[in-house]
Amino acid sequence: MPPMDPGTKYKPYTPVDLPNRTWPTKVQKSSPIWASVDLRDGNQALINPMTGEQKLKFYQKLVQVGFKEIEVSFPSASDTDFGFVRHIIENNMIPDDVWIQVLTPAREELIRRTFEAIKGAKNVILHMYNASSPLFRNVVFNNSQDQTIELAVRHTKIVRELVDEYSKPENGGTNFKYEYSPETFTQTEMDFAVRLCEEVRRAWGKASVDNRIIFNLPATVEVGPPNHYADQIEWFCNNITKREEIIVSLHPHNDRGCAVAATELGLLAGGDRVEGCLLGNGERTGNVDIVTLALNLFCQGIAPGPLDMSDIQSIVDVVSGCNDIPVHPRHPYAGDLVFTAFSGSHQDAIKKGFAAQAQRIANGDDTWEIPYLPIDPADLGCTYEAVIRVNSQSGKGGVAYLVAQSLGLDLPRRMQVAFYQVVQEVADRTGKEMTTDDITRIFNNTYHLASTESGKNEGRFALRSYSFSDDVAAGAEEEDEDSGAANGHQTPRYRRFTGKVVKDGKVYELSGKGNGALSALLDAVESSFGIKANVREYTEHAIKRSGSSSAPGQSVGQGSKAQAASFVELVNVEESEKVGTKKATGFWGVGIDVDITASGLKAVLSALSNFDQPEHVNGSA
Ligand SMILES: CC(=O)SCCNC(=O)CCNC(=O)[C@H](O)C(C)(C)COP(=O)(O)OP(=O)(O)OC[C@H]1O[C@@H](n2cnc3c(N)ncnc32)[C@H](O)[C@@H]1OP(=O)(O)O
Ligand SMILES: CC(C)C(=O)C(=O)O
Repeated sequence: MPPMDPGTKYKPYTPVDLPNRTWPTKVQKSSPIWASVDLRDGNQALINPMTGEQKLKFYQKLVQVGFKEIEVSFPSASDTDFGFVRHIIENNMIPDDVWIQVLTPAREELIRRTFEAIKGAKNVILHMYNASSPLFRNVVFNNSQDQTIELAVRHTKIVRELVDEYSKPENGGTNFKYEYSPETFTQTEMDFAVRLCEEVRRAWGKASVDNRIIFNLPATVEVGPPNHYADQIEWFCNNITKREEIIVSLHPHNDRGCAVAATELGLLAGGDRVEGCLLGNGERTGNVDIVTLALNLFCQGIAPGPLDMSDIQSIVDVVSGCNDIPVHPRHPYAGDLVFTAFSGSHQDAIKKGFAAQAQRIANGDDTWEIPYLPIDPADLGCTYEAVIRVNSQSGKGGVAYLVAQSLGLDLPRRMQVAFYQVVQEVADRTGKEMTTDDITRIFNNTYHLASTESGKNEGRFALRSYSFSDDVAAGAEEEDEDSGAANGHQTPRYRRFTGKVVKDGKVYELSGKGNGALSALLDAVESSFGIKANVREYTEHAIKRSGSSSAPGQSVGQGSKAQAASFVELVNVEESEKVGTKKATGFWGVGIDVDITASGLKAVLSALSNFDQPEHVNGSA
């Protein structure tokens, strides 16, 4: 196959001569005026345009999200569109501070029909368009530049007359703003676009600083890079007169996939207002996505004006339900996977980031700085549950994170490695994601944790009862049934463990002594079963119960019901003697109990259940 060669088929864009462009060094400091065109540009691009009911649901969501300018319809297009506008007006469904916007072509009968639709509304943006580029002038309208201006001017005057009429109290007393779009602006000669708008403004004759005319400059089809759009906007702003009487509105489409970038640069270049759709629905590749724009601002520390995206899922539900178009799982901010890391190094960094964040918050600094997460999912009403998900690409950090989230356990580092190998084996074998439930189940099975009361998930070894006494001198034993309480009067040399331990389903009475509780139990195990094990690592902590909605690591279990978790790593004494304790194979166990001593003993027996050594039984059942 020959390499793709466009030859002379496609024309490149014409750069704007703007040597002193200022937008590249500017920084966006405030929110633009937002206008939703979901119910018009979005709607006209759907396979099945929205029903009246769907439009209403969508409209209510737009109002709830905070839009103050909503293009509700192309009223002359259909009875549904016309009827929808009448419905929201007649049922007082337009808040006083919301401007409904209606679109009409520059055709008299359609303009008149549009005015009939808005009669009685409090605030209306009347939006008229006609295409201005050479392609449209030549192919669609068969118009010269002057004829294109004449068309716009003549119909603007019709709009003005009707505005005068419908502003009268007896005809509804509507407040009007006029919006004019030179459709295909980005493909129009720049000087002609400015001339056209100047003439439209003159024909309108009502623009003032207090009631600015809106010039909406659409990238009807995105045919150039974002910097080109920015240059066009800056050039327009520099060359149009009476700039203070104009709202420069941006209306980018996404054919090259750069609509968000083009809008952001267009705002730096002088744009005051943005028209777009929630989640980027719209003709072909869509209109610019206002969710992404608003949240891009938000996570630069700039409030996105009146828009509130703090319940992103409800936006996704309404938009995808009414448009009947799913939201891509990787859609910025809104997709199912956008807060999720599967890969090990990402998970490790996120886990460390959450720990550092908890520390920062404790020190009174709430700056959000978590690796790989540009925004706090909680700010969008999401939980942290999906942040780390495990599959065969994951590492110990991610697995440990999920164990911490679901069970409140902070696994010691080397235990993380050991348990990760167990999970990785299953993930590799099945080729599937390991859910939190899967990992919790594997953890409970591996360390024999769940349902110990019923004995259901017990390992080979389990604790039934125990007591400790202190051996003050060889042969002189004072029983202290108060489970390990220190004698207080004499310095003990040993602690003696006495208790009932289950091994392979049978209960044995065991006794042994050691420097501490764990070594006393191990001594008892050795004398009863011949298993020689030493503790290589022991850690314990109060159990954290974060809950899925609070940031990981932020709340710690407290109070009388707090439990202790103990983690024990045992090594085989004989192997240690041969290869050294450091190199010997480790066997991990976990114990959980309200009593710290009991949790340690349980952890030893949990580890012994995984222990790999020939054994014999000396004890009596
Ligand atoms: C870029 C945009 O998104 S613009 C918005 C586009 N949205 C829509 O078109 C959705 C709603 N549209 C409709 O329901 C219909 O197209 C209507 C009701 C507006 C018009 O329908 P029809 O009268 O059947 O005309 P139709 O759409 O086939 O043709 C367009 C005609 O309008 C002319 N026209 C197109 N745009 C405009 C305009 N902005 N101003 C004036 N005339 C226009 C065309 O040149 C063509 O004229 P011709 O018949 O003399 O060749
Ligand atoms: C009507 C205009 C603004 C339009 O939708 C476009 O050019 O994309």
